[in-house]
Amino acid sequence: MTNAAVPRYLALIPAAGVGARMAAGSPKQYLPIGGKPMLRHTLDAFLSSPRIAHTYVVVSADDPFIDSIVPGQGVTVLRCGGATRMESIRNGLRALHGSVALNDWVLVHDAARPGLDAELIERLVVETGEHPVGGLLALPVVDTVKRAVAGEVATVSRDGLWLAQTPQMFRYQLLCRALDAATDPSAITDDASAVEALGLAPRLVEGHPRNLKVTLPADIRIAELYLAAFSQHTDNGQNR
Ligand SMILES: Nc1ccn([C@@H]2O[C@H](COP(=O)(O)OP(=O)(O)OP(=O)(O)O)[C@@H](O)[C@H]2O)c(=O)n1
Ligand SMILES: C[C@](O)(CO)[C@H](O)COP(=O)(O)O
Repeated sequence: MTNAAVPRYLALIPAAGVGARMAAGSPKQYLPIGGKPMLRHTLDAFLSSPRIAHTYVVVSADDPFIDSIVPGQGVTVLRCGGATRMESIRNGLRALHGSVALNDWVLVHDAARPGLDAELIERLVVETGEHPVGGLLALPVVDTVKRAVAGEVATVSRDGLWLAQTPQMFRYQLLCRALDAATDPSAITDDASAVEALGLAPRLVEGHPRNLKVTLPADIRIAELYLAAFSQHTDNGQNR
């Protein structure tokens, strides 16, 4: 594998989860949001971005849903989901070995975050720029933070605290190195933490509350309200 003269921006969507916390009886990434499967919102966000050269979606080997929602072009399905989010991403990256450049940017984005749009993708790409490590969307903490342990409650300073979102974008080679170096996949809950474990500091780029992760049942309606409020077109089809 080699470096590209002009690195591409590639999307990698982990979509092999079971949605246990959603307790919907089927994987949450296929539940309807605003009349369209959640994962299709996420795929459409990347398909609508002129930056993204190609989108890869990682699903479980026996996923029975993906073929009915994946669009005809621009998306490749990788049936190599793993036991954890991190393993699904690591398997997906390994499946791309030989077909991407070492310095291609990989934007890893949760299928469970349907509120992403081309504007947030552009913000991440532009503000991360040529950062030597990479970057991720995140939101600064605005509430008071409590830690509750063994019946004790204590306030934790929120100074400098951010809530990580996705996409999280890193060069293909660095992301592979970081995930391969991870000794406990279950401890790596986002891609940036694997990179940080190498002693590197990614750029934090302000995201948006609409880019929430749909995790619990109440999040479905919240995501629908955000999507309706921030849709790309008004009733007369004009962009806002
Ligand atoms: N083994 C896994 C676990 C999660 N994911 C993906 O990682 C994203 C974020 O994970 P999460 O919100 O935790 O989804 P689930 O693991 O499905 O949810 P739960 O933890 O409630 O089971 C989701 O798009 C999910 O499909 C994945 O690709 N492979
Ligand atoms: C990657 C992530 O969305 C960043 O906040 C989050 O860590 C995913 O956690 P999950 O438990 O896999 O949903």
